[in-house]
Amino acid sequence: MTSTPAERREIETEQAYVDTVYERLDASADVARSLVAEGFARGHIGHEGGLVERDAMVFQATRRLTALNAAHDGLVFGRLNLTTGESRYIGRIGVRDAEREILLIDWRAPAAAVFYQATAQDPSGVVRRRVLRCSGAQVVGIEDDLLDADSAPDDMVVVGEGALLASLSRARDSTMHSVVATIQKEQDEAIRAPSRGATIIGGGPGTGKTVVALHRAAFLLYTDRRRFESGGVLVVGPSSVFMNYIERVLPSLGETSVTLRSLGQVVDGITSAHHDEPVAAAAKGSARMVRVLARAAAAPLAGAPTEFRYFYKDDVLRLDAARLDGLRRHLLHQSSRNRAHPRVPAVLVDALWQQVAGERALEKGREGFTDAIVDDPRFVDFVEAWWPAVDAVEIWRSLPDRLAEFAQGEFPREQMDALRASWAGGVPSIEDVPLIDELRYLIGEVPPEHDEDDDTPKQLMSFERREREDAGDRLRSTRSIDDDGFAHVLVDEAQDLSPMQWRMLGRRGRHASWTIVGDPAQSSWPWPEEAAAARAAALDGKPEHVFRLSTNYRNSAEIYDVAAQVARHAIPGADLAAAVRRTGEEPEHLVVAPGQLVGVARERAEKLLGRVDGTVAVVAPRARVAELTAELSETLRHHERLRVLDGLDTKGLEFDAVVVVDPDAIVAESEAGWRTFYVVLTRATQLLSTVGPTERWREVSRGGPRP
Ligand SMILES: Nc1ncnc2c1ncn2[C@@H]1O[C@H](COP(=O)(O)OP(=O)(O)OP(=O)(O)O)[C@@H](O)[C@H]1O
Repeated sequence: MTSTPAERREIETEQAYVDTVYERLDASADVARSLVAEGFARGHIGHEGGLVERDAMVFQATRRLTALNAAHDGLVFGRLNLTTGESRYIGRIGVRDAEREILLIDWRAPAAAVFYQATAQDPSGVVRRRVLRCSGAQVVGIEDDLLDADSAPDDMVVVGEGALLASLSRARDSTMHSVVATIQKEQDEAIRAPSRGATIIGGGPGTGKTVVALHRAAFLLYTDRRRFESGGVLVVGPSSVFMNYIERVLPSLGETSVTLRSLGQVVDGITSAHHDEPVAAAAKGSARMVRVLARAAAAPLAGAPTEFRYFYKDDVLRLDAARLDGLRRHLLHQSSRNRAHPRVPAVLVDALWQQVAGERALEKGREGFTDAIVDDPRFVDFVEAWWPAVDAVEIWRSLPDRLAEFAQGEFPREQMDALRASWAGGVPSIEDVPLIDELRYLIGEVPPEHDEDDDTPKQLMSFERREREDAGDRLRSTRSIDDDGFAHVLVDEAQDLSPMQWRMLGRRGRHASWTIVGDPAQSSWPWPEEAAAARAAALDGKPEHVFRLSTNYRNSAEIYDVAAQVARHAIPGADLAAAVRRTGEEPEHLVVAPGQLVGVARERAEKLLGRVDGTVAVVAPRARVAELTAELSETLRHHERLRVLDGLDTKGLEFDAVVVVDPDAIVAESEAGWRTFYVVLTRATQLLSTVGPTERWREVSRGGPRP
């Protein structure tokens, strides 16, 4: 890029300042490194205090070092010239000189807020706002906004075309980047909102909801580090692809303590990455599942004995099915299944003792009876079989066989069939994770394993045994539910959460503040009212503070025009954002014979790869993803920046160019097909191509009847 002599002179001046800041950063890193070394040396002092001191010292110094390293790239990105003549530099972290004078202000500090808030209409004392573009420690460009021309000194230089546009036109790579240098006013307001209650961030596609939410997490940690670091910040997004996409943003802002989980990973010990078919997914996500699972949690396990006979002295003691059922209800009335587990032997002994009538037995008394029975293998075996400690996953596994018994007509036949079929692989889907979590809370923690010194009878833990035999650790034990609470829960793409997923997150955020980010028009959940009720229950009356973002920074105006046209006709009430960037590239729409579809899609993808420097996606109906992946296998091998995905997996992502394969089939895929299609159309930053054997979607977007 060519630069003017004036710009070059300004760059030189800024470089000198930036160099000074880096020298101080390096000096701080040296101090942190020597503290780590000193800390380790203390470990050799030999007494316990030395080890504790070492741990604390090494921990703090390592953390500081990590933050300093993370802030290295693009450390200094902003400068404010104020009407007072003062100049302030803004950066990823705060840096002071040897005399403790401020060299660089952390972007999250109150003194930096004006960098984002000042406008030409309300300059708030700012004459010039300057964004420094850096490559590593090198200043490579400058973008200025003159906000108060009347107060500018005569020799003030103003260069560049505007930092925001320069940043929006960059090629996309596989990860999201921080936008700390170009956060816009309405975004800054949402980022800096107080942490009380629930902060709701809405807005159309590409308005920066995700990136704003992540900067907000960094802001919260800065303002109340003790609370949020010790309590934990949980960030939840739709898929692992999405989590990989956003995972670098917070570390690049110096924050590494945030827990990032996709919806399939929220429950410790379970990792799920695949969705169920839409019909099963809708049934599993529905609030009706709460009742189904409650019945499953309370029912006797399949194959549990229905009778117990015990011969004691001259008596035959008998617990028949009705009595056992009564005892089961009594135990479950008082606590959850697993919490009741240690009390089971005593309750059974009690019930049996009530039947003892023989003289010899009565002579020995209740204590004699208890001593005799609790170690008797017949009794121990019965207890183990009747009331084993049970893991939630084990109950989840048993559901398809007993679905009719537990569902009791909650679901129509089509959903029942789809539900049963969805268990076929034996591996939990993303939609299963909230069900397993619900069961964990219903049945309680798996009690600790038998301790030799403990005289309660040893219980069968069949699932745990099977688990240990499991080769992989995809399904580690889900036994502990103690550590689920967080201090802040941030939910992205919240419009897609099912009622069951809201319940799962609600359990993690009972005492938390929340940030909830979403756009209802992009929802793939078919019953929004049910989800809204579950969301309200998860928030449990916490006050809501609503922010709306209005500018689409992702799509070219040409691409967003097509998507917005679809939304206007197919998605009532869609919140349409204003796309500001024109590229002169109109999207192309191809209609081809069904037999040519895959070949043409490949050819378009290859063409687009040649036209953009960044990422390209081929988005297809679920049923065709494998076929297209095979067709493009050679191209995929040579181009890491090419991806083949289904519509749902594109949630939250963006690419420089997108080929949409068979749009009408994507629309027909589920009840929320139009909204998924809208998501797909709004993924491209520069070029969009649609290829299909039909074009009904275009007729609808021109105002034709919605099929
Ligand atoms: N202030 C900004 N400066 C530079 N780029 C920005 C800014 N705000 C948003 N962007 C960019 O716009 C794109 C869209 O942002 P983001 O993915 O956060 O939007 P979104 O509202 O979550 O989108 P969607 O709802 O469609 O998933 C990203 O590339 C992001 O970096």
